[in-house]
Amino acid sequence: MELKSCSNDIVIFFLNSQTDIGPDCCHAIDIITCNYWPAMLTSLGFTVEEGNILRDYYNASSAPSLGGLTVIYQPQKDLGSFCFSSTSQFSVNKCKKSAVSKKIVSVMAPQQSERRPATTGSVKNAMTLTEKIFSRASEKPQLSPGDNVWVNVDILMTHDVCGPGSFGIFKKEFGENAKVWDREKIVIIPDHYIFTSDERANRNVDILRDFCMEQNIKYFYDIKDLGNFKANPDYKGVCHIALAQEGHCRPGEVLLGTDSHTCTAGAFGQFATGIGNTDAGFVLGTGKVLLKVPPTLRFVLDGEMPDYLLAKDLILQIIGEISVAGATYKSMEFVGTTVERLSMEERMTLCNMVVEAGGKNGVVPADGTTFKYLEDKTSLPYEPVYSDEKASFLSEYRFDISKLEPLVAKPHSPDNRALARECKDVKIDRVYIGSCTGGKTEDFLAAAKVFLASGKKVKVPTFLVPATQKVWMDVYTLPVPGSGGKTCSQIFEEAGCDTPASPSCGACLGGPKDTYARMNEPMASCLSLQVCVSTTNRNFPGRMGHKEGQIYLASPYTAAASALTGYVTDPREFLE
Ligand SMILES: CC(C)[C@H](C(=O)O)[C@@H](O)C(=O)O
Repeated sequence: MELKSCSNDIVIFFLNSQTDIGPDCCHAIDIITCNYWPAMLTSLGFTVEEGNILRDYYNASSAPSLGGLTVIYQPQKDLGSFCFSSTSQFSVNKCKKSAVSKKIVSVMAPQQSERRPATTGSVKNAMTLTEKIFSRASEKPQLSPGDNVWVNVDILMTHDVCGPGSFGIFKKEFGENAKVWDREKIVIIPDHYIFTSDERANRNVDILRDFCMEQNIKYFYDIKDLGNFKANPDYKGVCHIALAQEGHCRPGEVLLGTDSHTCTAGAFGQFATGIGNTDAGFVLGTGKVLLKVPPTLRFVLDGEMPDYLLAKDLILQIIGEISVAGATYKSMEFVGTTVERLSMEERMTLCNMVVEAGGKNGVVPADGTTFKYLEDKTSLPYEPVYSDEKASFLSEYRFDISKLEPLVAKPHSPDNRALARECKDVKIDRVYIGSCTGGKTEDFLAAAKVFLASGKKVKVPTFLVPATQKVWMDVYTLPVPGSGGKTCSQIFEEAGCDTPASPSCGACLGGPKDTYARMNEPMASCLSLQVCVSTTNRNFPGRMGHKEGQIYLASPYTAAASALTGYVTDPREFLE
């Protein structure tokens, strides 16, 4: 978070890309409605003035449409560096000005009308895939990057961290007895802080349940028995993976979620992005949101992908190339022969991390792989759209993937790219395989492949957190190719890994102190250090718990190879 300007006695916070706000555990999501922000700001000497929000944004470049104002606060003392809880650390520049409040500008959405068919037949100018989705969802046949349009939302997802805040906004703005715009288009997925005795975390799940009962929400993936997740057949786990597995991701549609990794669903050729609680409250009531059309960057990935690489290496390569701010408020479209050969889960990994480059959304054009995946998941009709041949892209990046080597992102930024082999002297004290980025079925199959090939035991504690209940089942039932029928779970046990844990976001973002595999203390194997190789998406200070923890982001191949040696390790040591 950066104090950007101090003029006219008004203090304006612009919430910039992940570079500025990355170390925070919740990004720029709705700084006033998120439970912990007001308290944190108050402790800094601000008077939090409710009603002063015009709108919350993920980053500054998305703000100008409504006057550029994100949030206004009155500072009562100088601001210096400060530390916010054990999971965040960032600084705020100093500002001494006193402040006055600014009038609220109310923004009304136009009346909702029937969805119209695609406009792709009648367009005058060529458009990108993302522009076409905006065009259809806004019922405007022609639009360009930078236009602000009211978009009809197909699916709104929220979870235990942001649901309660979003419901609060909804009730405040639409009334205590208001009904949501469409009970079948709202998907509510407890997944973040589930297996914990933290009362506030538990209460959040109760709030989700109460709201879903009251509103008769069709898709609520509830958990009541925390002692045994299998006793909760409705419970899924990590929202982004559950959305795909339960058939909520469909080409050509608009999917919003109160989570920055909602961009994962772009793998289905749809527009998917994270929004704040204020926007979500508004969507709950209207089914609409005001969005600026992003310009598109095109990433052409060509070449045969070597069999020691995974999609995680591809996205680490791209973020390393363009930096954590390189795609701020841009759409990232992935094409090329390498992408065409990726499975749906691998495409999800690719799109999942676009937000780590500041991307508004990531998208892979739908094809036979997409349609096949969807066959048994949805019966709803969908209409894929594709970039026109003459569409204009802000930039095009080309990569020859056949030459790429296994990568890691070193602490403390996802763009701190290095070759895995360059880090071979980095001693580690644990490995974590899990999350929306690296806790899918294929991620565990990949890790099992390395353990199987080595025939050895892990040298450091190795934590496995399946993303969803379905992934957990796969880990226990699917035979690993080339293993003579062994399951991942058997191979993990033989290799000495920890038993796969209950599905959830787990320690990817730290969580309450009793979260499984959270980085609380150094492990016995490496007493003075806390160094983790992780298949997750963020390695900011404190991200997985302890603020001194060092996180190396890596593919499941690299994570498994590192577990076997106790050092950051190139998986070719075991796979070739
Ligand atoms: C808690 C949630 C708001 C957050 C996000 O939006 O990304 C989390 O999922 C994360 O990965 O940091």
